[in-house]
Amino acid sequence: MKGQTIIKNAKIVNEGKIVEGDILIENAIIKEINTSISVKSADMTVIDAEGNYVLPGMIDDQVHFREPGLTHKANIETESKAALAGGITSFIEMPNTNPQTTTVEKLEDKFSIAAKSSHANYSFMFGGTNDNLDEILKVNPKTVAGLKLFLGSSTGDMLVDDPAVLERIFSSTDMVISVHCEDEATIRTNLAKYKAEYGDDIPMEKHPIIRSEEACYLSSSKAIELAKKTGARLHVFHLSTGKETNLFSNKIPLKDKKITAEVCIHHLWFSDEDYAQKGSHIKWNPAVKTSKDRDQLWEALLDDRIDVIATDHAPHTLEEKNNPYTSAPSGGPLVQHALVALLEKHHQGKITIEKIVEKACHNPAILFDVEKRGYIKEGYYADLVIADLNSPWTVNKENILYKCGWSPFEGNTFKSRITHTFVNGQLAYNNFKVLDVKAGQRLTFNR
Ligand SMILES: O=C1C[C@@H](C(=O)O)NC(=O)N1
Repeated sequence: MKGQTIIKNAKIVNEGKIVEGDILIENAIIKEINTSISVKSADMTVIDAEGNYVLPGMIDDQVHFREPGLTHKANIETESKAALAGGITSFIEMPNTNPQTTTVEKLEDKFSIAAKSSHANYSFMFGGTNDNLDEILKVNPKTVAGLKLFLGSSTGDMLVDDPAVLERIFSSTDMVISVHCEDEATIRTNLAKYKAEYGDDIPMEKHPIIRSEEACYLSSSKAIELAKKTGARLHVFHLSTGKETNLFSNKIPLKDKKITAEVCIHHLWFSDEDYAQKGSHIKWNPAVKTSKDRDQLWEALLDDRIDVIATDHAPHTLEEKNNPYTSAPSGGPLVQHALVALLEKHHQGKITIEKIVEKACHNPAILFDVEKRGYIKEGYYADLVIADLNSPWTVNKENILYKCGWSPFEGNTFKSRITHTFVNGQLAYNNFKVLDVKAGQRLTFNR
């Protein structure tokens, strides 16, 4: 769909306001936003959004799309399509692929794969290890979203556990350092205890006790301490405990913060009460914790100690997930259902749509200095999502788009659906159908 498109009669959600009006898209860009824009030529595509909301496309700052090397679980093409169906128009993908994204050459390889196959806009995190400081220093921070460090082990064997190396990395890179925080020694001690009791078939309910609150708090505290000492720009991924939320401030505007935090959909939705029914399908690292933790995460999100909502979309096959505890990998697919899950929380009175847009669209753009995305503004890229808040649908095997073919939300009915997703001005998703336009572009940064 080249040329001009008008979205008419929309409730436009942007920068804390909802305004009724029309949006004119010309090629990739939002040309005009006005109360009423007239259709001047028969060539214009007109979409009537009467009664529906138009949001900026979500920018998901943490996904695992498994390419290269783990493509039996997922690939950039399949998961970027699922992302569009969920209203995510830009993603930042993680380095724990095979090979890992730990050299500049491997990073360039990933950019080439995405250029050929991504349906959504993309960038990557470079991966740090105990011995790749020379490669980290070769990365031009203007060209990539940031640096990812696993300070607790998870899928992909990328633990960075040498304190001297960590201090060197924190002191020497200008990239946003995004960290997975779980204290490895604490996890190992707890795991050994439960293995002695149960062998490999540890009950899933023990996951948040093994990957405990203390493991998270200790690791997050240490990372923050190091960032304060070195002046590094730190972003703590996927907070899962109430205790950690107290490590973050809401007294500074996001653009001036040196230490920021993210929360993920699964930690906002599930609690330890769900392990009995969902088992390994809600096994994530960090673990889903108690309902009290979940409440405290919501509180910190709404009072701005937590800056960003993401998915940590991390698909594994059902066969892998159905293994006993010690060999069932952590992670699950989420990009297709994140926004409708948040809109469900809006229906429940938990969060306003304006706040969803702030945390899932505006703030990732501010935090990573993403150029001309994350807002509905004239001159910005037309990455737009139309959401019908009163059109219930149920997640099932037939409508799941993930390559792994399952979802922790299976059987769940959501009141809202995404009806249209535009990427760079092109209609790329329309009512349960991903269109074959492949309009994704490489994200650029204002740095
Ligand atoms: O940190 C991570 C990694 C992810 C994966 O499977 O890649 N799965 C998780 O649960 N947490």
